Amino acid sequence: MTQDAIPSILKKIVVTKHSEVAAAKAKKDFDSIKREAEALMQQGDAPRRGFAKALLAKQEAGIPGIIAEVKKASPSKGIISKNFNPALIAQQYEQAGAACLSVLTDEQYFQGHNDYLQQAKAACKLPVLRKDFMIDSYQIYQSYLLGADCILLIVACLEDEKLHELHKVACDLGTDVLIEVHTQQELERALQLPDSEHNIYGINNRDLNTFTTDLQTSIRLKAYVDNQSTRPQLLVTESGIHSSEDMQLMLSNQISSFLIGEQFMKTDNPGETLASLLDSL
Ligand SMILES: O=P(O)(O)OC[C@@H](O)[C@@H](O)c1c[nH]c2ccccc12
Repeated sequence: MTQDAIPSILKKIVVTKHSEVAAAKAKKDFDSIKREAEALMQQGDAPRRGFAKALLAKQEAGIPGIIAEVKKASPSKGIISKNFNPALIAQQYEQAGAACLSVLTDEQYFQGHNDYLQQAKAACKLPVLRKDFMIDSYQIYQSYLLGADCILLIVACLEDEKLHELHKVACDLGTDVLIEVHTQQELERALQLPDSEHNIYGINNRDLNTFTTDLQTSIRLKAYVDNQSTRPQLLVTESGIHSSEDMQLMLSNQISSFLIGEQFMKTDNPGETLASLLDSL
């Protein structure tokens, strides 16, 4: 993979992340945060809520598994949510039958915050994904200390060696990993990761160069996965899901886990919107 292959917005975000990580390391160095996270894990004081397990339980019960996203804004849409209250939204999502939560913590591009993750997690019993751009193991330890049950690895912004390193650090901490791909080439690289109960494969329907979404991306890559000898247990379709028709299309292609944000967040009551989407199936 060359740097040129990275979509321009992602390239910009990665530059920002490198400077954020450098600033964080200046306050607390790498060895300190690593030691802190590992000590917490060894004490058994911070058990993870099973993110992959929650999705698997829905899948086995034949019910769509929804990862409901807590997102205030995005680079493509600007402000999405006017009354943004992460704790309240988390409770509403839980009540509406979400399997898991995804909380944006990136400040500069998504107007997220680490506090939002902690507020959302404290307000419900659902497992929580830290939705951010991981480029350094430092952020994996940080995510663990924040209480994230799952972290995101975007294959497009990671060289193989880094991808494998971050994956191992997360699995060793007992944190689940959402491995995000958008192309077959990225998927091939992602499938080289060691098999783990922590693995969840996410197919992002959004092209980060153009910001357009195409649900055929999931259908195409799902067909590719089905032709492999070892198939991942969990496959999530991400972005651009707006209607029961969209969900039906995925379900008819044997994709039953969904990551949905904007469609819920743009309404006054995201939980109610989720509940009626599930009802309409
Ligand atoms: O709001 P949508 O179209 O329902 O999409 C949610 C989620 O898939 C999207 O926010 C997302 C997918 N991958 C990401 C990586 C970083 C930030 C955000 C994302």
